[in-house]
Amino acid sequence: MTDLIEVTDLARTFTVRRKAGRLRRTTTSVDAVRDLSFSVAAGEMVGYIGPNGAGKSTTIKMLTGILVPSTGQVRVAGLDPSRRRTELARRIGVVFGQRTTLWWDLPLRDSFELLHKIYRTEPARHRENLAEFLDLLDLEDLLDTPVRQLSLGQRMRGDIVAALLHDPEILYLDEPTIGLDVVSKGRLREFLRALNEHRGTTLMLTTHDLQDIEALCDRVIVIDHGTAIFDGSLVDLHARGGSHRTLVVDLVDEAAPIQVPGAEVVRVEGPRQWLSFPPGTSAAPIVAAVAAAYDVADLSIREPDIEDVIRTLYAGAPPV
Ligand SMILES: Nc1ncnc2c1ncn2[C@@H]1O[C@H](COP(=O)(O)OP(=O)(O)OP(=O)(O)O)[C@@H](O)[C@H]1O
Repeated sequence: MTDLIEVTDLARTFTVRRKAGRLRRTTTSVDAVRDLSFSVAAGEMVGYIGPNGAGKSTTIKMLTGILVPSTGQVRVAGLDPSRRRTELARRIGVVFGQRTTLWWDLPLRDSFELLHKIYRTEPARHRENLAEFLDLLDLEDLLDTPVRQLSLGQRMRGDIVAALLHDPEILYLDEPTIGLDVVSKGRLREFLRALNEHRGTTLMLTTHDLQDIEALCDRVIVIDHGTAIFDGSLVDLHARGGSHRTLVVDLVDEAAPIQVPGAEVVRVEGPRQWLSFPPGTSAAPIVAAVAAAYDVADLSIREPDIEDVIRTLYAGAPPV
């Protein structure tokens, strides 16, 4: 597989001037991104996540050519983004959940036609793409509606069509499901999965909704304080987070906290108790010990969810 995105020792510093008293100003510098290296192969679906202010937007802006790096190198589709921005624009699509790239007062149809003119997509290809995406995203009946009258979910689907009409190899999505209801989120994720599968489009997704990541991404890059603290598969992320699994025990009667080797009670609510045990250990002997010593009505095992894992990571894992 070829690398479509290559980032090497990337850094971006901002100089911030602040008022310090009536006349004085101090200058400080913020390392928004530092020592960042990763590459993304064609056809990958990568989640790019991190807490607020971690440097995600700054990275995406450098990848799309909006910002020039302070040091280090970026190549996207073989191009230096900030120097070849116009050329690169034909190869990438960008979707922002929080703002639209469509023309607010124009009907969707006109926005799509304008994009056709801007990108000079071959007319037959444009028609083909438009028909397919409108059908898949169920937008045909809304073509004559001005963008400002669309619901958030409809507008988002319109933005996605707009970002894809020129056949980009890479699609960057910044919080694509923000504010959407569960059904709309599900449909959008399904569409993106199919896009990747059928067209091989490379997806790079920035989101605070970790269910987007679980539904779409095989790989996750976690960034904190401007640098990657994790880069690997979702499975490895769970292992790295070191999150404990939980055995939920419903006793027949309320009892003092259960005492068995290898597990520790972390919560008690009436006859229900939660026992935490470390990753990598088998639940079987713990279940057997509980069942042998207590009257058990029911048992279940809860895997750590990705939120727990990420919380552990943000709380201070050393950089990879
Ligand atoms: N133009 C700018 N001038 C000064 N500082 C900036 C600028 N843009 C970003 N920063 C700072 O750089 C750091 C990284 O910001 P960035 O927007 O990349 O984070 P983020 O991970 O996208 O955050 P969020 O999840 O909140 O969108 C922050 O400390 C931010 O205040």
